[in-house]
Amino acid sequence: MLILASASPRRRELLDQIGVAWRAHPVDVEEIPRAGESPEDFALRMAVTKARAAHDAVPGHLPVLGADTVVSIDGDILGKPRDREDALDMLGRLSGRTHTVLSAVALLHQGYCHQALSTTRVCFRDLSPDDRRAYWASGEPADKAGAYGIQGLGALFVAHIEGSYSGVVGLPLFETGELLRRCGLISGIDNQT
Ligand SMILES: Cc1cn([C@H]2C[C@H](O)[C@@H](COP(=O)(O)OP(=O)(O)OP(=O)(O)O)O2)c(=O)[nH]c1=O
Repeated sequence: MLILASASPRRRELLDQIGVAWRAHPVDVEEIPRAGESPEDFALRMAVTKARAAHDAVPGHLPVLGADTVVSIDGDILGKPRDREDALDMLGRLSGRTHTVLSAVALLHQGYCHQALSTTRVCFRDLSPDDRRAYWASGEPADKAGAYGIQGLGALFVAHIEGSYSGVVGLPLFETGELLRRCGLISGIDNQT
């Protein structure tokens, strides 16, 4: 059993997929990049901050897992869209181009903070203004980094990816499994925390 410092239904489903038992403790942290902070450093810092916040809030000695996913293009960080205009603008930037999705994981266990980062290149087809407006109207982009979900209708925009599908969805399962294995919390596929 571990504490999942997350409100994301995707992260819960992904942990279920690898048979890891979890108890959710969502935390509210300020997700603002520092001046000059790289997308990689920002995603890792957020994953660690979420894990620490849940650790501080939950008594006991269970391991705590935090994660963060950001989209990066031209060196800029795209988090969740603020509103419709922001989402349409993000989708416009991603249209017909390849961007990077960074998914960071932090595992607090026995006083140590173990971290991992997954980097995935995602290639989008061209999106017309009508595509973008209709996609926003579907409701899917609102709570997702880069204003799309590869696991939903957003799949229709993704020509190919190079990297981790689960990382794009929000929790890179290979990297997460390696952290859990290194801490002795799972062993192979016959796992259970
Ligand atoms: C790119 C992409 C992101 N996302 C989601 C994953 C994350 O939930 C979200 C990025 O926001 P995050 O800040 O990483 O996570 P969150 O606020 O949803 O959840 P919590 O902080 O409580 O753990 O975008 C998808 O679901 N599909 C995608 O294809």
